[in-house]
Amino acid sequence: MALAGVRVIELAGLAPAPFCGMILSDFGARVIRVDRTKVTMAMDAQARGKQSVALNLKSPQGVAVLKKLCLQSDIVLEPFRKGVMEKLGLGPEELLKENPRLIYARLTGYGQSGSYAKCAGHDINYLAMSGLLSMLGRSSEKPYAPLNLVADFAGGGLMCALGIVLALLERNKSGRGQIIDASMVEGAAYVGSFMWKSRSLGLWNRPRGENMLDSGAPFYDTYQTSDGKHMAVGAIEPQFYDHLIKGLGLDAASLPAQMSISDWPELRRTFTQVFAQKTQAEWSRIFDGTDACVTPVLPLDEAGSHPHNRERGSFLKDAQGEVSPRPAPVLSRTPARPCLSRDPVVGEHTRSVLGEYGFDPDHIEQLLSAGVVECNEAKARL
Ligand SMILES: C[C@H](CCC[C@H](C)C(=O)SCCNC(=O)CCNC(=O)[C@H](O)C(C)(C)COP(=O)(O)OP(=O)(O)OC[C@H]1O[C@@H](n2cnc3c(N)ncnc32)[C@H](O)[C@@H]1OP(=O)(O)O)[C@H]1CC[C@H]2[C@@H]3[C@H](O)C[C@@H]4C[C@H](O)CC[C@]4(C)[C@H]3C[C@H](O)[C@]12C
Repeated sequence: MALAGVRVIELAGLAPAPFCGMILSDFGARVIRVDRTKVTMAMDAQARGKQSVALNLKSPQGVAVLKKLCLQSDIVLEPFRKGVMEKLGLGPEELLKENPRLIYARLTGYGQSGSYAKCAGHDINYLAMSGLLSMLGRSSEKPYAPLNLVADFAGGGLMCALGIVLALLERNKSGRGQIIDASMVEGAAYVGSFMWKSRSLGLWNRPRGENMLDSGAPFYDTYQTSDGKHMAVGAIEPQFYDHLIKGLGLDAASLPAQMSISDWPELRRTFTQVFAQKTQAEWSRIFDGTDACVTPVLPLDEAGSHPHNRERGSFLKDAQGEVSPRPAPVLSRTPARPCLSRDPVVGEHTRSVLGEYGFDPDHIEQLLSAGVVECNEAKARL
């Protein structure tokens, strides 16, 4: 796999950093997640392929252990607010001095500088600060955050993974690591660059929810079907819009012009009435294989079994029977081979990892008895 041989130390975080770590693991990196001690259950739902070491960083010996792990690793990924690692004596200054090849990835909400840098926050806050949240929501409704997708994952974990891969590529030339300041505000905004750069096209001139791509246009929206499900319509171009009208059994001559914005409410009413006459399966049979840009709105537990997704193997089932998306994109020669075995128990690999990283057995026992590290191999066998 593309990242085979790359060693990552991921400090346990909430959601964005774990997603970044999972991406690296899926594409072949060895990801060791450093969990807190005295924690019964990992909250990492994205732990695929990772190993877990339980380590108390509030002890000087714990700090020394992490330094030794980072000395022999390519990447350290930290999910804390600005200044936390420095307070622990694990800031970039220290770690890069000992390992100049280290890629020190810092995934935060607001970045390592600026007045908000030390403030707590979550996806919705970062999305709000990026400018994008102001554009999300239906007409006459308040702004609406689409799950915690845009800042946590697209602009956070994924963007951080991109930064890490770029730094790895650059290190092949320079032989040197560097610090990645991954701000979720900036990552989200960057993902949304189109919104800024397409304003000259007049795509966003109207209030929230009244533009073509923000649920304002009736030919770019969802519609309820007779069985309470929904169809998604994205028939923007006139040639695709013609297929939509045909599939709905409507007569274009009797309808207002597609781009007559003042007639969009009437057009939406017409589409709503027509879609309500058939089930989602019936509409899928009408539109499947056409260029009408009409697709069923699939719930999570049906997406994997849709014929198209099934043919591609877009979703995988792990050893526990849990279905989730396969890694993307698919590389032809070195595709991801995600681990399908269960997620690690907190501290499951402490002893084996420390042994592999050069800690002698007596030292490991001393660390265990001092509570600097914890090992839960037994629990893992339950
Ligand atoms: C699943 C829910 C999350 C969904 C995603 C959510 C919508 C997000 O947006 S996540 C993105 C959050 N933001 C960032 O990641 C940006 C960068 N990080 C930060 O800004 C901060 O970390 C923070 C604001 C997220 C949290 O601040 P906090 O003060 O808690 O921590 P820091 O200042 O970063 O300092 C870390 C301190 O920890 C010490 N540390 C770290 N590692 C170790 C170690 N190995 N040993 C010892 N000490 C360690 C470090 O030294 C720092 O110490 P100091 O402070 O002294 O410097 C989840 C959202 C809420 C969760 C639930 C909630 O937490 C309550 C329950 C808790 C229970 O334990 C589990 C169940 C919960 C219900 C829990 C469940 C889920 O996890 C959540 C719902």
